This record gives sequence, structure tokens and C-alpha cells, in this order.
Amino acid sequence: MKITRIEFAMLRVPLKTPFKTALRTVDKVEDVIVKLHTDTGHVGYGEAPATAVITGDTHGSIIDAISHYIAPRLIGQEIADLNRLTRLVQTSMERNTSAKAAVEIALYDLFAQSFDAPLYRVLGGGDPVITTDITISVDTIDKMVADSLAAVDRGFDSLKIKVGKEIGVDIERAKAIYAAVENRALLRLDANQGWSAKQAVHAISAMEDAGIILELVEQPVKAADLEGMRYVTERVRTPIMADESVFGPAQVIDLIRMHAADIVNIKLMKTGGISNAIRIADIAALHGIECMIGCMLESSISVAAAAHLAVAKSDAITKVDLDGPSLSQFNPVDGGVIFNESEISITDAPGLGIKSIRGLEPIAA
Ligand SMILES: C[C@H](N)C(=O)N[C@@H](CCC(=O)O)C(=O)O
Ligand SMILES: [Mg+2]
Repeated sequence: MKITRIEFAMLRVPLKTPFKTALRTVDKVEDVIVKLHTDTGHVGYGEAPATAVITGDTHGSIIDAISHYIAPRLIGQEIADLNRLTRLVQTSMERNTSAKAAVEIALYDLFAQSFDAPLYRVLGGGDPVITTDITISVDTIDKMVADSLAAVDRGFDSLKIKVGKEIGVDIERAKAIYAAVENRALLRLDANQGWSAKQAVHAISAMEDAGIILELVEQPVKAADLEGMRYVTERVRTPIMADESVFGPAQVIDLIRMHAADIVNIKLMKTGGISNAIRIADIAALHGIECMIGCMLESSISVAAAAHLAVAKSDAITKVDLDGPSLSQFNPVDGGVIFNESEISITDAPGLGIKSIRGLEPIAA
């Protein structure tokens, strides 16, 4: 099975409600879709969102990186040589992790299809059903409480609460939501870099003193502030998770050496795809560190790949934040992974199992 050509398209799916974090507000999934064609007629699918505020990637940069730096290395190459192909992707250029992720996802899709097996089996197998949380956007306290109660009514028993705006209000947000959903859902907070280290210690300690039990607090301080992450991790009882601070395996090793966080959020769009995500999961498992599998605003192509990985790497990946499809108004993908609110189930279809994607807008490379 040899790669013959690459095709791009745009996928736009409106969200049920605007997604608001300390970093940005967005009302739709708007992602670049990659189709890798082969001489056998198989197609591998990949997807990349333009999360410029986190990865630095834009739609233009993703398409340019793939067409001019990554794809020329892959055309004519044999899918059976997966490890060599992922090295070609990773060494094609610096950064551009979302572009690399889209291509790697399509490569792994084809690799698993070549064995006529679902990707998670090729990655080592596992229980093909996982449970995701759902994100509650940062907003007024009343709106966040209402959104949290609605999410619990939809069957979500784990909520990822976005904070990081105004420190005093953030503490009140957590108190009000905790009181409203207590015993019905576990709470995770994500500050998306919105606090200073001292503010984070103050806010998390105030929540602890108020008796609020949080499963974790994600990325309290600026991405580059690893010392700040350590400062917070050392001073609070609540586990601290690194998200924007860690992209690849080398950063995870630094983080573990510094004891700068308790948990790592793995996202394919930060790691540059599946090969580095596997490395991070293995490093974490070796050090007894838990991981979350997360996503950006992605649809059920790249989120499906993340779900396959989570199933296969469940020794390290114990927490799931793959709520892109649940936040979206509809699922444009036929086949593969079934997204039913909090439950994500993987079928036995080969690769990612994608049969077709509705509403793709073709784009010239
Ligand atoms: C969508 C997911 N639950 C999430 O919150 N992901 C990111 C933010 C993604 C974005 O801004 O597109 C995170 O910070 O964890
Ligand atoms: Mg985060």
C-alpha cells in the first residue's frame, strides 16, 4: 500500500453553544481535513484545528506545512514502514504540531486498515469503551451553574470547568457549581494559563478550605512558567495537570524531573500526532504519572484517533477529555467511533472506521 496523493478539505460544524476559555471564544469547529490516498484505493483520514493561541497553528500554516514540507516526503512511500514515515513527518520541520498530527493520524488510519483491524487493536488492544467529561465554558456564575446542571442531566458525571478570568469570581464559580452538582459529578478546573502562581495557590487553597473537592486543576499558570507550575504543585493538595506547558516527550521528561505537575494532558495537536503521544504515555507509565487524553475543538476524525490511543494506552491514560463531538451540533462522520454524549465506543471497523464525512469543502493545496 503506497501513498499516491494528498487531498485537503475544510470541515465546519457549529457548536451547540459558544466555547469560552481564558484564551478565546469560538462558535464552531473549523478544521483542516487531510485525505491520504493510496495505490490500493484506501483512504487515510486526518484532521487539524487552527488553535493559534495554543499551538501557533493556523489553517494556512497547516495546509502550507503539509503541502510543502510533509507531503513531498511521503508520496510514493510504503505504509508498512510506519515508524520510518512518522520519523519523516516529525523531522520535516520544527513545530507545526497540528499539521504533523493530521498527517500522522491519516498514516495510522491506513496502517491499521492494512491489517483490516481497528487502530486500537494494532496499538495493542484494550476495552473499546471510554467515558469523557464535558467542558463548561467560562461565563457568569448563574450561566455556568445552569450549564453544569444541564450537562449532568445529559449524563455527564465529570465536568471540566473553565476558569482563569477574574480570580475572585473564579473561586465563587467553583463554589457555586460544586454546591449545585455535589455528589452528581466530579469537577476538573481548567484555568488555561489565566492565573499567576501566587493567585493559583490562593484560589485553589480557598477552594480546598471551603471543602470543595476538585479532581484536578489544569494549567493554572502561563505555558512557559514551569517554575510557577512547580510552585503551585508544591503548595496545594489538589492535583495539578500540565496542558499548554507540555507538547512533546522531552518537555514531559523536564516536567517530571522538576516535579512541576502531577498529571499530563496529552493532545495529538500538541504532540504532533500519535507516535509522540505513545512516547509520552510510556514515559508517564514508567514514572507512575497519570495522563489525560484531551482535544482542541476537533470533530470525530482526530478525536476518534485520540479515543483509539486512549483505549490502547489505558495504563497511563486514565482521564478523558474528548468532548469535541459532544460540544458540536452534529457529527459529520459516518462510521468508526460512536460518540453518544459521555460514552465513546469504538467499533471493529478497520483503521479509524471512517466511511464518509458530510459537508466537506474542497480546498486546493
Ligand atoms: C475541548 C477541550 N475540552 C478543551 O478544553 N481543550 C483545550 C482548549 C481548546 C481550545 O481552545 O480549542 C484545553 O485547554 O484543554
Ligand atoms: Mg486545557
